[in-house]
Amino acid sequence: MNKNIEALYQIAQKETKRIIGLMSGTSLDGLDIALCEISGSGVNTNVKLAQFETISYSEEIKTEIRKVFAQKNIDFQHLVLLNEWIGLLHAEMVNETLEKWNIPSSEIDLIASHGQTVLHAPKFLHQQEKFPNATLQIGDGDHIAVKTGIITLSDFRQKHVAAGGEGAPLAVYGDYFLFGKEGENRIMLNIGGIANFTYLPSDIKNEDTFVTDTGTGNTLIDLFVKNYFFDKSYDKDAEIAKQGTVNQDLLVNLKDNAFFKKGFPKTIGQELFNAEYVELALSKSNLTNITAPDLLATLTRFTAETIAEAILFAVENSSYKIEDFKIYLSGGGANNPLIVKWLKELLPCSFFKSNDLGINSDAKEAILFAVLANETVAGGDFKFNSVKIPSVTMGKISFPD
Ligand SMILES: CC(=O)N[C@@H]1[C@@H](O[C@H](C)C(=O)O)[C@H](O)[C@@H](COP(=O)(O)O)O[C@@H]1O
Repeated sequence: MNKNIEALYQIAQKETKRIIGLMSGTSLDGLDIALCEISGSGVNTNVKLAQFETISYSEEIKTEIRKVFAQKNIDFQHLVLLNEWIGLLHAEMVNETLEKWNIPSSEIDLIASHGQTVLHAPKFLHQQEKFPNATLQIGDGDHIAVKTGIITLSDFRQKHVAAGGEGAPLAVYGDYFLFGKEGENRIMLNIGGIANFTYLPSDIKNEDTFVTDTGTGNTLIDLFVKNYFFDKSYDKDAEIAKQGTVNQDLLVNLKDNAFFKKGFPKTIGQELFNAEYVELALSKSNLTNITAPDLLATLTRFTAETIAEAILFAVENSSYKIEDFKIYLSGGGANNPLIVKWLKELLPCSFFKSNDLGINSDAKEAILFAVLANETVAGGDFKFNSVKIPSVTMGKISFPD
Protein backbone atom coordinates (compact mmCIF):
# COMPACT_ATOMS: atom_id res chain seq x y z
CA MET A 1 0.00 0.00 0.00
CA ASN A 2 1.21 3.51 -0.71
CA LYS A 3 2.49 4.90 2.60
CA ASN A 4 0.35 8.03 2.27
CA ILE A 5 -2.80 5.93 1.94
CA GLU A 6 -1.64 3.95 4.97
CA ALA A 7 -1.07 7.22 6.92
CA LEU A 8 -4.52 8.48 5.92
CA TYR A 9 -6.05 5.17 6.99
CA GLN A 10 -4.42 5.53 10.39
CA ILE A 11 -5.57 9.14 10.76
CA ALA A 12 -9.14 8.16 9.84
CA GLN A 13 -9.23 5.77 12.79
CA LYS A 14 -7.86 8.16 15.40
CA GLU A 15 -10.35 9.10 18.06
CA THR A 16 -9.25 12.73 18.03
CA LYS A 17 -7.72 14.32 14.95
CA ARG A 18 -5.73 17.54 14.88
CA ILE A 19 -6.87 19.37 11.78
CA ILE A 20 -5.83 22.85 10.67
CA GLY A 21 -8.63 24.73 8.90
CA LEU A 22 -7.59 27.55 6.54
CA MET A 23 -9.96 30.23 5.28
CA SER A 24 -9.38 33.47 3.46
CA GLY A 25 -12.60 35.21 2.60
CA THR A 26 -13.53 37.44 -0.26
CA SER A 27 -12.80 40.53 1.88
CA LEU A 28 -9.12 39.64 1.29
CA ASP A 29 -8.11 40.59 4.81
CA GLY A 30 -5.90 37.59 5.45
CA LEU A 31 -5.61 33.89 6.16
CA ASP A 32 -7.44 32.48 9.19
CA ILE A 33 -5.61 29.49 10.66
CA ALA A 34 -7.60 27.37 13.13
CA LEU A 35 -6.05 24.34 14.79
CA CYS A 36 -8.96 22.09 15.75
CA GLU A 37 -9.13 18.91 17.76
CA ILE A 38 -12.00 16.99 16.27
CA SER A 39 -13.66 13.79 17.39
CA GLY A 40 -16.78 12.05 16.07
CA SER A 41 -18.44 12.94 12.80
CA GLY A 42 -21.79 14.16 11.43
CA VAL A 43 -24.12 15.38 14.18
CA ASN A 44 -21.80 13.79 16.74
CA THR A 45 -18.87 16.00 15.73
CA ASN A 46 -17.03 17.64 18.62
CA VAL A 47 -14.60 20.46 18.00
CA LYS A 48 -12.15 22.06 20.36
CA LEU A 49 -10.35 25.10 18.98
CA ALA A 50 -6.80 24.62 20.27
CA GLN A 51 -5.16 27.61 18.55
CA PHE A 52 -6.25 30.42 16.25
CA GLU A 53 -4.33 33.03 14.31
CA THR A 54 -5.09 35.42 11.46
CA ILE A 55 -2.18 36.30 9.19
CA SER A 56 -3.02 39.59 7.50
CA TYR A 57 -2.46 39.82 3.78
CA SER A 58 0.19 42.36 2.81
CA GLU A 59 -0.80 45.13 0.37
CA GLU A 60 1.22 43.25 -2.27
CA ILE A 61 -0.87 40.08 -1.88
CA LYS A 62 -4.13 42.04 -1.95
CA THR A 63 -3.05 43.91 -5.09
CA GLU A 64 -2.07 40.71 -6.91
CA ILE A 65 -5.38 39.01 -6.07
CA ARG A 66 -7.46 42.07 -6.97
CA LYS A 67 -6.01 41.92 -10.51
CA VAL A 68 -8.19 38.85 -11.13
CA PHE A 69 -10.79 38.83 -8.36
CA ALA A 70 -14.46 38.84 -9.39
CA GLN A 71 -13.67 40.06 -12.90
CA LYS A 72 -14.71 38.69 -16.26
CA ASN A 73 -11.68 39.76 -18.25
CA ILE A 74 -8.28 39.11 -16.77
CA ASP A 75 -4.65 38.35 -17.64
CA PHE A 76 -4.91 34.56 -17.85
CA GLN A 77 -1.22 33.99 -17.14
CA HIS A 78 -1.55 35.99 -13.94
CA LEU A 79 -4.32 33.68 -12.72
CA VAL A 80 -2.21 30.59 -13.40
CA LEU A 81 0.78 32.09 -11.57
CA LEU A 82 -1.41 33.13 -8.66
CA ASN A 83 -2.78 29.62 -8.25
CA GLU A 84 0.72 28.36 -7.45
CA TRP A 85 1.82 31.47 -5.51
CA ILE A 86 -1.18 31.53 -3.14
CA GLY A 87 -0.62 27.81 -2.45
CA LEU A 88 3.00 28.54 -1.57
CA LEU A 89 2.14 31.58 0.55
CA HIS A 90 -0.53 29.74 2.52
CA ALA A 91 1.94 26.88 3.15
CA GLU A 92 4.56 29.35 4.41
CA MET A 93 1.97 31.02 6.65
CA VAL A 94 1.07 27.62 8.15
CA ASN A 95 4.73 26.74 8.72
CA GLU A 96 5.45 30.06 10.42
CA THR A 97 2.37 29.77 12.58
CA LEU A 98 3.21 26.22 13.68
CA GLU A 99 6.65 27.46 14.62
CA LYS A 100 5.11 30.29 16.62
CA TRP A 101 2.82 27.84 18.42
CA ASN A 102 5.79 25.56 18.98
CA ILE A 103 4.00 22.61 17.40
CA PRO A 104 5.92 20.32 15.03
CA SER A 105 4.15 19.52 11.75
CA SER A 106 4.31 15.82 12.64
CA GLU A 107 1.68 16.51 15.31
CA ILE A 108 -0.85 17.75 12.74
CA ASP A 109 -3.00 15.13 11.02
CA LEU A 110 -4.55 17.14 8.21
CA ILE A 111 -4.85 20.57 6.68
CA ALA A 112 -8.19 21.69 5.23
CA SER A 113 -7.67 24.58 2.84
CA HIS A 114 -10.45 26.68 1.34
CA GLY A 115 -8.17 28.63 -0.98
CA GLN A 116 -8.92 32.06 -2.38
CA THR A 117 -12.16 32.54 -4.28
CA VAL A 118 -11.40 34.36 -7.53
CA LEU A 119 -14.77 34.01 -9.21
CA HIS A 120 -18.13 32.81 -7.97
CA ALA A 121 -20.54 32.41 -10.88
CA PRO A 122 -23.78 30.58 -10.15
CA LYS A 123 -26.13 30.25 -13.12
CA PHE A 124 -28.09 33.25 -11.87
CA LEU A 125 -25.00 35.35 -12.55
CA HIS A 126 -23.57 33.89 -15.77
CA GLN A 127 -26.99 33.13 -17.31
CA GLN A 128 -25.65 30.63 -19.83
CA GLU A 129 -27.98 27.64 -19.98
CA LYS A 130 -25.50 24.99 -21.10
CA PHE A 131 -23.01 25.80 -18.34
CA PRO A 132 -23.56 24.64 -14.76
CA ASN A 133 -23.11 26.68 -11.58
CA ALA A 134 -19.44 27.58 -11.31
CA THR A 135 -16.97 28.79 -8.72
CA LEU A 136 -13.18 28.86 -8.57
CA GLN A 137 -10.86 28.82 -5.56
CA ILE A 138 -7.12 29.01 -6.14
CA GLY A 139 -4.01 28.25 -4.06
CA ASP A 140 -3.26 24.67 -5.04
CA GLY A 141 -3.41 22.09 -2.24
CA ASP A 142 -0.38 20.18 -3.56
CA HIS A 143 1.85 23.13 -2.67
CA ILE A 144 0.50 23.13 0.86
CA ALA A 145 0.98 19.37 1.27
CA VAL A 146 4.52 19.39 -0.16
CA LYS A 147 5.71 22.46 1.73
CA THR A 148 4.20 21.58 5.11
CA GLY A 149 4.59 17.80 4.90
CA ILE A 150 0.95 17.46 6.00
CA ILE A 151 -1.81 15.68 4.06
CA THR A 152 -4.01 18.46 2.71
CA LEU A 153 -7.64 18.57 1.60
CA SER A 154 -8.59 21.46 -0.65
CA ASP A 155 -10.99 22.66 -3.35
CA PHE A 156 -14.08 21.85 -1.28
CA ARG A 157 -16.67 23.64 -3.38
CA GLN A 158 -16.45 21.62 -6.60
CA LYS A 159 -18.20 18.53 -5.19
CA HIS A 160 -21.07 20.71 -4.01
CA VAL A 161 -21.41 22.05 -7.55
CA ALA A 162 -21.12 18.53 -9.02
CA ALA A 163 -23.98 17.42 -6.76
CA GLY A 164 -26.22 20.24 -7.99
CA GLY A 165 -25.37 23.02 -5.54
CA GLU A 166 -23.88 26.43 -6.20
CA GLY A 167 -20.65 25.58 -4.37
CA ALA A 168 -21.77 27.77 -1.48
CA PRO A 169 -22.72 28.54 1.21
CA LEU A 170 -21.08 25.58 2.87
CA ALA A 171 -21.66 26.98 6.36
CA VAL A 172 -24.67 24.71 6.93
CA TYR A 173 -22.49 21.61 7.27
CA GLY A 174 -20.66 23.04 10.26
CA ASP A 175 -23.69 24.89 11.64
CA TYR A 176 -25.96 21.85 11.54
CA PHE A 177 -23.38 19.48 12.99
CA LEU A 178 -22.20 21.81 15.74
CA PHE A 179 -25.14 24.09 16.53
CA GLY A 180 -28.35 22.31 15.47
CA LYS A 181 -30.29 21.89 18.71
CA GLU A 182 -33.55 20.07 19.32
CA GLY A 183 -36.00 22.42 21.01
CA GLU A 184 -34.36 25.71 19.97
CA ASN A 185 -35.03 27.75 16.84
CA ARG A 186 -31.66 29.05 15.74
CA ILE A 187 -30.40 31.18 12.91
CA MET A 188 -26.64 31.36 12.43
CA LEU A 189 -26.03 34.67 10.65
CA ASN A 190 -22.56 35.40 9.28
CA ILE A 191 -22.04 38.96 8.05
CA GLY A 192 -18.78 38.82 6.13
CA GLY A 193 -18.09 40.46 2.77
CA ILE A 194 -21.26 38.67 1.70
CA ALA A 195 -23.89 37.77 4.31
CA ASN A 196 -25.37 34.31 4.75
CA PHE A 197 -27.49 32.47 7.28
CA THR A 198 -28.23 28.89 8.25
CA TYR A 199 -31.81 28.19 9.26
CA LEU A 200 -31.98 25.62 12.09
CA PRO A 201 -35.59 25.18 13.26
CA SER A 202 -36.14 23.48 16.61
CA ASP A 203 -37.63 20.20 15.46
CA ILE A 204 -34.32 19.84 13.64
CA LYS A 205 -35.86 17.51 11.07
CA ASN A 206 -33.25 18.35 8.60
CA GLU A 207 -35.61 18.72 5.64
CA ASP A 208 -36.38 22.22 6.91
CA THR A 209 -32.78 23.22 7.38
CA PHE A 210 -31.14 25.28 4.68
CA VAL A 211 -28.48 27.90 4.12
CA THR A 212 -28.48 30.90 1.83
CA ASP A 213 -26.67 34.12 1.04
CA THR A 214 -28.76 37.24 1.60
CA GLY A 215 -26.69 39.70 -0.44
CA THR A 216 -23.97 42.14 0.45
CA GLY A 217 -22.59 42.13 3.97
CA ASN A 218 -19.65 44.50 4.47
CA THR A 219 -18.31 44.50 0.95
CA LEU A 220 -19.99 47.66 -0.38
CA ILE A 221 -19.51 49.54 2.89
CA ASP A 222 -15.77 48.67 2.92
CA LEU A 223 -15.38 49.54 -0.76
CA PHE A 224 -16.78 53.05 -0.40
CA VAL A 225 -14.98 53.73 2.88
CA LYS A 226 -11.73 53.00 1.00
CA ASN A 227 -12.83 55.23 -1.89
CA TYR A 228 -13.54 58.21 0.34
CA PHE A 229 -10.91 57.78 3.05
CA PHE A 230 -7.47 56.59 2.03
CA ASP A 231 -6.47 55.82 5.61
CA LYS A 232 -9.48 53.64 6.45
CA SER A 233 -10.40 50.15 5.33
CA TYR A 234 -13.78 49.82 7.07
CA ASP A 235 -16.30 51.95 8.93
CA LYS A 236 -15.10 51.25 12.46
CA ASP A 237 -18.06 51.26 14.89
CA ALA A 238 -20.16 52.68 12.00
CA GLU A 239 -18.74 56.11 12.93
CA ILE A 240 -19.18 57.53 9.42
CA ALA A 241 -22.57 55.95 8.65
CA LYS A 242 -23.94 57.17 12.00
CA GLN A 243 -23.38 60.76 10.88
CA GLY A 244 -25.41 60.29 7.72
CA THR A 245 -29.06 59.90 6.76
CA VAL A 246 -30.43 56.99 4.77
CA ASN A 247 -31.44 58.10 1.28
CA GLN A 248 -34.72 56.26 0.63
CA ASP A 249 -34.61 56.66 -3.19
CA LEU A 250 -31.15 55.17 -3.34
CA LEU A 251 -32.13 52.36 -0.98
CA VAL A 252 -35.08 51.42 -3.23
CA ASN A 253 -32.82 51.36 -6.28
CA LEU A 254 -30.14 49.32 -4.49
CA LYS A 255 -32.79 46.74 -3.60
CA ASP A 256 -34.12 46.63 -7.15
CA ASN A 257 -32.34 43.49 -8.37
CA ALA A 258 -33.61 40.05 -9.38
CA PHE A 259 -31.26 38.46 -6.82
CA PHE A 260 -33.52 39.64 -3.98
CA LYS A 261 -36.61 38.09 -5.60
CA LYS A 262 -34.96 34.73 -6.19
CA GLY A 263 -35.95 31.83 -3.88
CA PHE A 264 -33.64 30.07 -1.41
CA PRO A 265 -30.99 28.79 -1.45
CA LYS A 266 -29.03 31.31 -3.49
CA THR A 267 -25.48 32.60 -3.51
CA ILE A 268 -23.76 35.69 -4.79
CA GLY A 269 -20.47 37.56 -4.61
CA GLN A 270 -18.64 40.74 -5.48
CA GLU A 271 -19.22 39.85 -9.14
CA LEU A 272 -22.62 41.53 -8.61
CA PHE A 273 -22.15 43.68 -5.53
CA ASN A 274 -19.39 46.01 -6.71
CA ALA A 275 -18.80 49.70 -7.44
CA GLU A 276 -20.78 49.58 -10.71
CA TYR A 277 -23.79 48.17 -8.85
CA VAL A 278 -23.83 51.21 -6.55
CA GLU A 279 -23.11 53.65 -9.38
CA LEU A 280 -26.09 52.33 -11.33
CA ALA A 281 -28.36 52.79 -8.31
CA LEU A 282 -26.96 56.31 -7.77
CA SER A 283 -27.65 57.27 -11.36
CA LYS A 284 -31.18 55.78 -11.28
CA SER A 285 -31.75 57.97 -8.20
CA ASN A 286 -30.27 61.03 -9.97
CA LEU A 287 -27.75 61.46 -7.19
CA THR A 288 -24.52 62.98 -8.38
CA ASN A 289 -23.32 64.49 -5.15
CA ILE A 290 -24.20 62.29 -2.23
CA THR A 291 -22.07 62.83 0.88
CA ALA A 292 -19.91 60.01 2.23
CA PRO A 293 -21.93 59.69 5.48
CA ASP A 294 -25.26 59.55 3.59
CA LEU A 295 -23.95 56.96 1.13
CA LEU A 296 -22.50 54.83 3.93
CA ALA A 297 -25.67 55.12 6.01
CA THR A 298 -27.66 53.94 2.97
CA LEU A 299 -25.29 51.07 2.18
CA THR A 300 -25.34 49.99 5.83
CA ARG A 301 -29.15 50.08 5.79
CA PHE A 302 -29.13 48.09 2.51
CA THR A 303 -27.14 45.33 4.25
CA ALA A 304 -29.42 45.30 7.31
CA GLU A 305 -32.72 45.38 5.40
CA THR A 306 -31.79 42.69 2.88
CA ILE A 307 -30.63 40.37 5.69
CA ALA A 308 -33.78 41.04 7.74
CA GLU A 309 -36.13 40.57 4.78
CA ALA A 310 -34.51 37.25 3.84
CA ILE A 311 -34.80 35.97 7.41
CA LEU A 312 -38.42 37.11 7.72
CA PHE A 313 -39.24 35.41 4.42
CA ALA A 314 -37.70 32.14 5.65
CA VAL A 315 -39.63 32.26 8.91
CA GLU A 316 -42.96 33.30 7.32
CA ASN A 317 -42.78 30.17 5.15
CA SER A 318 -42.55 27.95 8.21
CA SER A 319 -44.84 27.16 11.12
CA TYR A 320 -42.79 29.37 13.43
CA LYS A 321 -42.85 33.04 14.38
CA ILE A 322 -39.80 35.27 14.26
CA GLU A 323 -40.19 35.85 18.03
CA ASP A 324 -39.38 32.14 18.54
CA PHE A 325 -35.88 32.47 17.06
CA LYS A 326 -32.45 33.11 18.49
CA ILE A 327 -30.03 34.70 16.03
CA TYR A 328 -26.31 33.99 16.51
CA LEU A 329 -24.09 36.57 14.82
CA SER A 330 -20.61 36.14 13.41
CA GLY A 331 -18.37 37.87 10.84
CA GLY A 332 -17.07 41.44 10.78
CA GLY A 333 -20.59 42.88 10.39
CA ALA A 334 -21.47 41.56 13.84
CA ASN A 335 -19.15 44.32 15.15
CA ASN A 336 -20.94 47.06 13.19
CA PRO A 337 -23.26 48.64 15.79
CA LEU A 338 -25.56 50.19 13.19
CA ILE A 339 -26.15 46.93 11.31
CA VAL A 340 -26.85 45.20 14.62
CA LYS A 341 -29.14 48.02 15.87
CA TRP A 342 -31.19 47.94 12.67
CA LEU A 343 -31.37 44.15 12.63
CA LYS A 344 -32.73 44.25 16.18
CA GLU A 345 -35.38 46.79 15.15
CA LEU A 346 -36.40 44.79 12.07
CA LEU A 347 -36.30 41.33 13.64
CA PRO A 348 -38.15 41.01 16.98
CA CYS A 349 -36.22 38.01 18.27
CA SER A 350 -33.24 37.52 20.57
CA PHE A 351 -29.67 38.15 19.46
CA PHE A 352 -26.44 36.49 20.51
CA LYS A 353 -22.95 36.08 19.15
CA SER A 354 -21.81 32.69 17.94
CA ASN A 355 -19.16 33.04 20.70
CA ASP A 356 -22.04 32.38 23.12
CA LEU A 357 -22.15 28.83 21.73
CA GLY A 358 -18.51 28.33 22.63
CA ILE A 359 -17.04 28.99 19.19
CA ASN A 360 -14.73 31.91 18.49
CA SER A 361 -16.77 33.69 15.83
CA ASP A 362 -13.66 34.92 13.97
CA ALA A 363 -12.53 31.31 13.61
CA LYS A 364 -15.92 29.90 12.63
CA GLU A 365 -15.32 29.60 8.88
CA ALA A 366 -11.81 28.14 9.23
CA ILE A 367 -13.25 25.59 11.68
CA LEU A 368 -15.91 24.72 9.09
CA PHE A 369 -13.29 23.49 6.63
CA ALA A 370 -11.61 21.38 9.33
CA VAL A 371 -15.04 19.83 10.02
CA LEU A 372 -15.57 19.17 6.30
CA ALA A 373 -12.17 17.46 6.04
CA ASN A 374 -12.97 15.35 9.10
CA GLU A 375 -16.19 14.29 7.42
CA THR A 376 -14.38 13.29 4.20
CA VAL A 377 -11.72 11.28 6.01
CA ALA A 378 -13.66 9.80 8.92
CA GLY A 379 -17.40 10.43 8.44
CA GLY A 380 -19.63 10.63 5.42
CA ASP A 381 -22.58 8.62 6.76
CA PHE A 382 -24.77 11.60 7.54
CA LYS A 383 -27.46 12.50 5.01
CA PHE A 384 -29.52 15.66 4.87
CA ASN A 385 -33.18 14.99 4.02
CA SER A 386 -33.32 18.15 1.99
CA VAL A 387 -32.76 18.53 -1.72
CA LYS A 388 -31.52 22.01 -0.87
CA ILE A 389 -28.36 20.60 0.72
CA PRO A 390 -26.26 18.08 -1.22
CA SER A 391 -25.29 15.15 1.03
CA VAL A 392 -21.72 14.79 -0.15
CA THR A 393 -18.28 14.79 1.40
CA MET A 394 -16.00 17.47 0.00
CA GLY A 395 -12.34 18.21 -0.64
CA LYS A 396 -9.58 16.75 -2.80
CA ILE A 397 -6.69 15.00 -1.11
CA SER A 398 -3.05 16.01 -1.67
CA PHE A 399 -0.16 13.94 -0.33
CA PRO A 400 3.18 15.46 0.68
CA ASP A 401 5.24 13.16 -1.57
C1 LIG B 1 -17.91 31.32 -2.72
C2 LIG B 1 -17.27 31.93 -1.49
O1 LIG B 1 -16.08 32.13 -1.45
N1 LIG B 1 -18.06 32.23 -0.46
C3 LIG B 1 -17.53 32.89 0.74
C4 LIG B 1 -18.36 32.53 1.97
O2 LIG B 1 -17.98 31.18 2.31
C5 LIG B 1 -18.57 30.49 3.42
C6 LIG B 1 -17.53 29.74 4.19
C7 LIG B 1 -19.61 29.49 2.91
O3 LIG B 1 -19.52 29.00 1.78
O4 LIG B 1 -20.52 29.17 3.71
C8 LIG B 1 -18.01 33.48 3.14
O5 LIG B 1 -19.00 33.37 4.13
C9 LIG B 1 -17.96 34.94 2.74
C10 LIG B 1 -17.40 35.74 3.91
O6 LIG B 1 -16.53 36.74 3.55
P1 LIG B 1 -15.26 37.17 4.42
O7 LIG B 1 -15.76 38.10 5.45
O8 LIG B 1 -14.64 35.95 5.05
O9 LIG B 1 -14.40 37.81 3.43
O10 LIG B 1 -17.12 35.10 1.59
C11 LIG B 1 -17.52 34.37 0.48
O11 LIG B 1 -18.77 34.83 0.04
